[in-house]
Amino acid sequence: MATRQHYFSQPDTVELVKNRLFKQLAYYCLALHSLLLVFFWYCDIWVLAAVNVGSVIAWSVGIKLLYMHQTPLALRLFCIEVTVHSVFVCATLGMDYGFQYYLWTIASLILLDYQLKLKFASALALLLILTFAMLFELFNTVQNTFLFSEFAPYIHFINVLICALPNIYTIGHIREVSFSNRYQLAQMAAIDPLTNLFNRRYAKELINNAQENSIETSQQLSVIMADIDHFKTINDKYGHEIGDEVLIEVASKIQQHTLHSDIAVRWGGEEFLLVLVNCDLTTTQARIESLRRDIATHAFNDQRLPVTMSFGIAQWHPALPFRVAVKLADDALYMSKARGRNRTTSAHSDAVQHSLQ
Ligand SMILES: Nc1nc2c(ncn2[C@@H]2O[C@H](COP(=O)(O)OP(=O)(O)OP(=O)(O)O)[C@@H](O)[C@H]2O)c(=O)[nH]1
Repeated sequence: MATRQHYFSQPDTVELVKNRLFKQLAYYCLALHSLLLVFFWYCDIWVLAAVNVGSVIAWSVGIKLLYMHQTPLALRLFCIEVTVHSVFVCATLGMDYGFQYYLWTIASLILLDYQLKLKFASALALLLILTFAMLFELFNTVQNTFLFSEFAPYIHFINVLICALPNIYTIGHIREVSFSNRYQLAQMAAIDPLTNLFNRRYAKELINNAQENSIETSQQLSVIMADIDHFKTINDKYGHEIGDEVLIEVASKIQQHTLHSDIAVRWGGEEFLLVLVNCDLTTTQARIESLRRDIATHAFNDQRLPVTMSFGIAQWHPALPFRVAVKLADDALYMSKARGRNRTTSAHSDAVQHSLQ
């Protein structure tokens, strides 16, 4: 329940986009109905002029509701307006002008009213489509006495286009928003927000894949555990915020020194784990030494903060479980710390061989 409340307390991007889209649509409809009002009045079709007065009022009220962020209410008002309007126009002019197609447009837009249960919204949509079908039964024989009846095929064509546009536009936009939401969620599930490195949970999936791939291709893997030296002292001396900035800069250095195929993870507070793919021990040692030196000589936080890191390297034979490789790298890191920090230690090949037995 707590999660639900949290979710709905966030501003919903889809709702905001919907509100913006409906505003654009509403202004366009307001302008169109204002023109039609004048047009039908000029043509002496008083019934339709009066219907358009109602439409202008409905769209104006709807725009006001949209500005008050009452999107569902506005949407329902628009649906009623379009239904009444379509029925009146078809009853007066017949079916040749294509005003009945607006029922299709709102039948799909009503599904965007998230306050309605899906079943109810679907039933309403179906009712609108049934109304569309009924209009043909009821008004197919209405005599077309309209002043500009020769333009009926063109008006029909324009109406079909106008009816299609809101659907294409709205569904296209909502598709984009939901794609970008999905991407953001995937990012949030995979990335540590402070350091921008992979988080531990997601990294395990990547590491599993790398392991399986290495077994198939007989590539070598290295696992490196890295830990900032005396990080507690940095926090205590300069404050937690500076500590966070150090973590960000260290992570950025790690990213500069890793390749696209490598896996760089924020493993714990000030602890990082790297998996170098297709990298033998000598190359791994050279690359990690270069990273260690770069960190030790970097001016952290634009000051000369004394930041160094210790590293433990283990060659990972992919036949070994990952946790064994991590243990070997962790032991090597412990050795680096014990030998005075700011250094790189590789797990002894005997230890690796022993683990393989
Ligand atoms: N600023 C900041 N500090 C953190 C974060 N996560 C963990 N820490 C701190 O990191 C420190 C880790 O300290 P220790 O595990 O004692 O190790 P250390 O001081 O780095 O000493 P050695 O590892 O022995 O060199 C603790 O004080 C934690 O509070 C974080 O996200 N931000």
